[in-house]
Amino acid sequence: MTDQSGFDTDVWTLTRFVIETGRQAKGATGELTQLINAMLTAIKAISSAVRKAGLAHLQGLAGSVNVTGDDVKKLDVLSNDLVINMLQASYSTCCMVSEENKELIVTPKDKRGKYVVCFDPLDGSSNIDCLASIGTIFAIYKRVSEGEPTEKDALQQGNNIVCAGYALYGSATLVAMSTGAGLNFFMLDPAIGEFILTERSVKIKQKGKIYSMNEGYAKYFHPSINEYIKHKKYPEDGSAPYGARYVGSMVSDVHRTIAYGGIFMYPANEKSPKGKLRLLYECNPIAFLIEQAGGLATTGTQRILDVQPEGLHQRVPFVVGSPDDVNEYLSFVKKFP
Ligand SMILES: O=P(O)(O)OC[C@H]1O[C@](O)(COP(=O)(O)O)[C@@H](O)[C@@H]1O
Ligand SMILES: [Mg+2]
Ligand SMILES: [Mg+2]
Ligand SMILES: [Mg+2]
Repeated sequence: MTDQSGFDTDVWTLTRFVIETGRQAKGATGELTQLINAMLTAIKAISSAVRKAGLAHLQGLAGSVNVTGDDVKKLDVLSNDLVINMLQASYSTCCMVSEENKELIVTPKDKRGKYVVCFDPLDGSSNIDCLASIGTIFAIYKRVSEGEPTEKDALQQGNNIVCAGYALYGSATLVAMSTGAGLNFFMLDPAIGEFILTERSVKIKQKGKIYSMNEGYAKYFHPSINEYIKHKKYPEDGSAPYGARYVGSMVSDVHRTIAYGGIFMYPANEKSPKGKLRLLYECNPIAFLIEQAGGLATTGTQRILDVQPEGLHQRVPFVVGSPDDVNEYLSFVKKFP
């Protein structure tokens, strides 16, 4: 009933965690700490907007279509504006890529810093009006250009990620984040408006019991996908069939996969030959985080973080999860070329 836990007077907030981590980084200037704090402010504001969307007439369509053909929702626009404004005001970015902006977003000259951010301001938009969990995803890189920022700054392999994370607006608001030394979970404590460290160095199970994908596209899948799924439903070796879970918000499906183990798949299909998920601001950050947790992330033919991006909104087939599950899927790719 009541919160009997003692009041922690030495609590690890995400800000404290980042300062601590930042100080260990050579040549630390504090700029990455500033950037992450700005992202957290945007995430807290989005969390608040998400939870009052139904009351504040923030649900529904914004009336436009984005560069990848998604119907843009009002919350997509609000979340996008929040992230851009907070990050530019942190004097730590030179440019950004957002799902909701066709072109590279170049930071005004007087506000520029050394980082590049690729982000999905609101992931799982189709779930806003039915109140299913949604999220925000980001990946941070160091700029590679001199002078005027260019698309080259954003078209970096996921191997170059300095920091990545996602926010999950679920029954609680969580941030999962890594700066390359393991995956950590932070929960928002609304009483103090801070993200509190709840799990350090999170590791995914070697093998799970859940598969997660939109089987509505089965008619259009490559045979290797349907053969793999058949094996999960009717295992020939007498093992128990897997459970099926699919929220339709990638952040939610991925977070469950990290927490419980298993596999999440958004493969290519005849209607979307490269799948649906976008490399720069969905697949790369999630692949980075999954690998930090000891999992695997592949297109089916290539490690996600090795893909050399060619376009700001390029899509890739996306399969991530527990190592044994992803490797078993890859064995089906080989068996059914
Ligand atoms: O409805 P589908 O085709 O299964 O697609 C669901 C996928 O689309 C997405 O909603 C795309 O992301 P956005 O909502 O950010 O556009 C993913 O979160 C989710 O995994
Ligand atoms: Mg979208
Ligand atoms: Mg998304
Ligand atoms: Mg989105």
